[in-house]
Amino acid sequence: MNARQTRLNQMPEWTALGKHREQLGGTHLRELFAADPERGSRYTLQVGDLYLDHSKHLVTDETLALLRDLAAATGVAGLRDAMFRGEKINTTEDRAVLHTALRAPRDAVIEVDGENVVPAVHAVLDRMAAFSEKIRSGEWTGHTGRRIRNIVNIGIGGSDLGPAMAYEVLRSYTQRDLTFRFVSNVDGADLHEAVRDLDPAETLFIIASKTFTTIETITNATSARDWLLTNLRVGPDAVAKHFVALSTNAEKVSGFGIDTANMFEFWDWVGGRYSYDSAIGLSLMIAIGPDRFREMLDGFHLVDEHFRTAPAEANAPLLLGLLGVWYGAFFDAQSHAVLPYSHYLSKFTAYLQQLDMESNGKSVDRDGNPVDWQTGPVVWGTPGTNGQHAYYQLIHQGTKVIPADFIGFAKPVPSLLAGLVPQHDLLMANFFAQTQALAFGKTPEEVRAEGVAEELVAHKTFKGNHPTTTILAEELTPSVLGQLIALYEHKVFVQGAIWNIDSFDQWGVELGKVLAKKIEPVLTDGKGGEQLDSSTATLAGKYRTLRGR
Ligand SMILES: O=P(O)(O)OC[C@H]1O[C@H](O)[C@H](O)[C@@H](O)[C@@H]1O
Repeated sequence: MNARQTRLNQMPEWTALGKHREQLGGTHLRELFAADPERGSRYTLQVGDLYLDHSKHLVTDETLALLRDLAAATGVAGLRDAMFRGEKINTTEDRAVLHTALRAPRDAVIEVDGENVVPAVHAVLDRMAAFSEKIRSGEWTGHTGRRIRNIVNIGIGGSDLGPAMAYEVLRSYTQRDLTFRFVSNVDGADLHEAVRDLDPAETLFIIASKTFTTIETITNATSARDWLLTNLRVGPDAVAKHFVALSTNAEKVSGFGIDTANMFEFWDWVGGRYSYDSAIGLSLMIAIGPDRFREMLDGFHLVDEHFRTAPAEANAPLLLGLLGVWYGAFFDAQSHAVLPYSHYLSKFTAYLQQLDMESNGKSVDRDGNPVDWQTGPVVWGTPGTNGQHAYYQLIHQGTKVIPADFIGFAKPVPSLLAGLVPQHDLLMANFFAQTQALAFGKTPEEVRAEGVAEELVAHKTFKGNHPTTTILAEELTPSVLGQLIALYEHKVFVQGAIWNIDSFDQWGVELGKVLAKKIEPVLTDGKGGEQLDSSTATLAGKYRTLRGR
């Protein structure tokens, strides 16, 4: 990668945006809508099944043009093309960034170090499909000959959040006679609660770890193996029928005692947080079946192609990325809310937290220089209607600028209660009402006209002017999930490209891991406490006392 010649905030395109922001001042969305009766239909994009409305953003045609100028000046398209070509754009780890190859069609050619990686991707997908069918049909049996009915995925971070999220999203597509659990936390309570009602003879553990060195996962996997062998009263040869591994590290997998014949491979050019459409998705594939899994991959690919080829004015990930840059830099927005109006998306925002915050939570640029502009926001949110009765107060009337994404669907997922009460229209009426209230608010005059006592007018006034994106699709299908995830992946990419940071490393998680290794013997044996700072040493002592040591 060539070092960028001019720092971001010294580029003329950046300065132009700053001036434009001053001119925009406190212009209200009410004014922008009044000035352009077509705004609500003009500021929209259709990408695959996703309809995006960005009309309720604090932008004009000029803002969008200036933002696109910034994207051009910062070389977003060039970096995008380098990513798709398999160049090593993750410079601090000297790796290609090719999650897009995981959903490329069979006949695509994508080379890393001169080798086409697509055949290997499809070979693993085919093996996953054959294995999934064996579990789904009951052909694969446990050590005692009983059919597998429980699947427990053990992994953390990218080896947990993706499959756990997607399993929830696509729950209505899952095979009902199988039980799925996802264990991540090194707190033994997580595994304990996951297995306490399971019969080990019918349980398959999927150990998901890119590196196969992650202490939480290896610890949980070891406990799971002990639980299985102890409860089945069998020897280690039972492991082969009850444990499979998803990893890039065959040596460590076989060191753990899992036959590499039961390992599903992926590669170092797949980042952990970009991996659930790789072998890491095995639990999901077992749950929804290979055909649905492939539909999901096609959804990813559709948005990959859109991102790669759509012109800047119609490029959805580019637009969403630019809007985030705009609010971070020129409105001092610190956070970004993702508010799905679908219960199935209950883990969606947690998934996006890793995708976005681990990718763009950086404070040095690609050349190691400190940045003096905002990088990735705090991403947060839960399903919308629940949030309305909890934290939406702060979004409506607090002092912070919180851009938000609202995600909703026209058709409900089939329900046992369908047709009894029109619940879905009520859900979606809330969805539309919230973005309307956030954008347009309620003026003091409107409040007074309702006869509200003067001393309460200020309290009942809604300033409005809170920016939102609305993403609407017909139905939450596997393909639509793939489309949504790819949309956010590429949005994060665009922002990292503009901010000139490496969105694909995660050095910030290392220090805590190293320190935990040093602290553990202090807690267990009381040794080495003198090397700790006085706060941590006192806390460790307090812990030991409470623990009765
Ligand atoms: O899949 P693994 O190698 O076990 O890694 C699991 C997770 O832990 C790491 O510490 C990283 O922060 C994550 O990016 C990764 O997804």
